[in-house]
Amino acid sequence: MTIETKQEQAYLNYIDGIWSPSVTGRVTASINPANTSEIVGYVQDSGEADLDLAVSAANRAKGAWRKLSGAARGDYLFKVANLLELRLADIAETMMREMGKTLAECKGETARGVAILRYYAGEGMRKIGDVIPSTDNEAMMFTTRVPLGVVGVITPWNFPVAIPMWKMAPALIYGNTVVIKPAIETSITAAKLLACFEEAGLPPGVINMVTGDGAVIGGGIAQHPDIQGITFTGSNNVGKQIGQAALSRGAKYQLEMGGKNPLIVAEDANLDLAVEAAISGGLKSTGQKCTATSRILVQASVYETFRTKLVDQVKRLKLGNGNDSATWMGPCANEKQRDTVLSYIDKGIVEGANLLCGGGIPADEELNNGYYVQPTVFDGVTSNMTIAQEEIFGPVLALIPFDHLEEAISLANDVEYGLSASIFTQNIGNILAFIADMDAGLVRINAETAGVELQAPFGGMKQSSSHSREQGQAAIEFFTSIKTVFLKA
Ligand SMILES: NC(=O)C1=CN([C@@H]2O[C@H](COP(=O)(O)OP(=O)(O)OC[C@H]3O[C@@H](n4cnc5c(N)ncnc54)[C@H](O)[C@@H]3O)[C@@H](O)[C@H]2O)C=CC1
Ligand SMILES: O=C(O)CCC(=O)C(=O)O
Repeated sequence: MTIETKQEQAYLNYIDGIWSPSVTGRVTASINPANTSEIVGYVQDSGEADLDLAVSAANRAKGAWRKLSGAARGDYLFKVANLLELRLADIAETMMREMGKTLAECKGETARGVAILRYYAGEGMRKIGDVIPSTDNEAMMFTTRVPLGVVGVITPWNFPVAIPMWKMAPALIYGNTVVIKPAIETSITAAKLLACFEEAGLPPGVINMVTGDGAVIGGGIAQHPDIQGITFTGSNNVGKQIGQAALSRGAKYQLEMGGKNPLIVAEDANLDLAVEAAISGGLKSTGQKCTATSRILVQASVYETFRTKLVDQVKRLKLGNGNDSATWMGPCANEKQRDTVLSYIDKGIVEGANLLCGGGIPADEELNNGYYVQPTVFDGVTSNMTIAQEEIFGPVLALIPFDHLEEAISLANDVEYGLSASIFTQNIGNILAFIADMDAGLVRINAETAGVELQAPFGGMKQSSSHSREQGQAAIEFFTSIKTVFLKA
């Protein structure tokens, strides 16, 4: 929604150390998806000229920033972490109002942002190269690493603190300057993050934020000749466009996209724990995680017991505004997402899946004003159905029975994605087969499919990513180039 309003009511872009209105003069309302009559605030609906200003600032700042020691850059990140920690309550509340997940989840995610910053602050003191023996015994040969230059960061709305942080913190610690374009839905949360960087005293131009339309500002980042690296999380369609634009001009890119993550429940599993993991992994954050459980493959001998337990518990989940401590699940983050989820539910019914619970907009009057969808479980699902193949990004679970583990792994792999996968079993043979044969970047045993740890590499196989990894020390591979040095007196 584009609304004419006074600039002083709006959150501004952050360019070259200054908070500035867009040259377009336009702003966009950020709406609370739990109560669509509540406007959280306004953000800049920027144009290409704003992006150019931000990229120029980042370009001017990159020389001095890369010359600082890693420890000095780390000191800035420690300061940002402390400020984010101080503001955790306000930032978590803003996140909740912008995208709808529960306050507890928003607080947890903001705390994760603090931990990510501290982790990468420490990276400034760690090794960045190796000594390699030269065939010339009078020479020394070693590798070092250099930053890419200006990095464009394009982020989605589902993790408005964690994803920007796990991209910006490594970009900065390894000596790059940053231009971020957050999802429009969560741009006020992003502005509050940028304020922490500002107050930590980062030099002007080192970090810049331009908010606005995805195609205009995100597309502009992908095509900008002065941006050397682009890191993106979001949909497959957009990711592929960014990859192609970057490739055509020789820029480096990193894409984290969708998932269609399976949870396998073997007959020897602890069924109560598996049900808990299915609900938490599939429905927390209203299923809006790329790591969310979407397909549940259950061994035939325990299928009916598992299904009864699952449906019984899903029916009891409480929907509501994230600010109510009784709420277990909030709304979808925006209208388009709600409509996408509903259209997948319709497809499931039309293609012959059996709706066990949920299936539409809740009737409760107090939920009328938000983008709510009931938590939904289907069975009678076959692998060729749309709801078993495409990423839904909503609170929808599909149950599929299997007879043997081999069949389960084959069904689990029968999608174009390969991000995350889980198995519940006590059998070591099952576990080893799953680790060996599951095509996923993240395999988890007796744990839910969602929930990544910031110190470990994260990324997918097949269509889920550009085959690179984010987070942990793996981040250095994207945010730097290796320079091999041959040195002789
Ligand atoms: N992997 C993940 O974590 C996420 C996956 N998704 C998937 O994407 C679907 C659609 O959600 P959207 O918010 O519409 O995702 P999206 O891919 O359109 O948005 C992600 C980011 O890309 C930007 N963007 C949009 N169009 C662009 C373009 N042409 N060039 C460059 N940047 C662009 C957006 O403004 C946002 O910052 C979801 O239903 C879900 O399946 C969405 C968000 C996160
Ligand atoms: O499961 C998580 O904690 C991370 C999920 C994620 O990266 C995403 O949904 O984009």
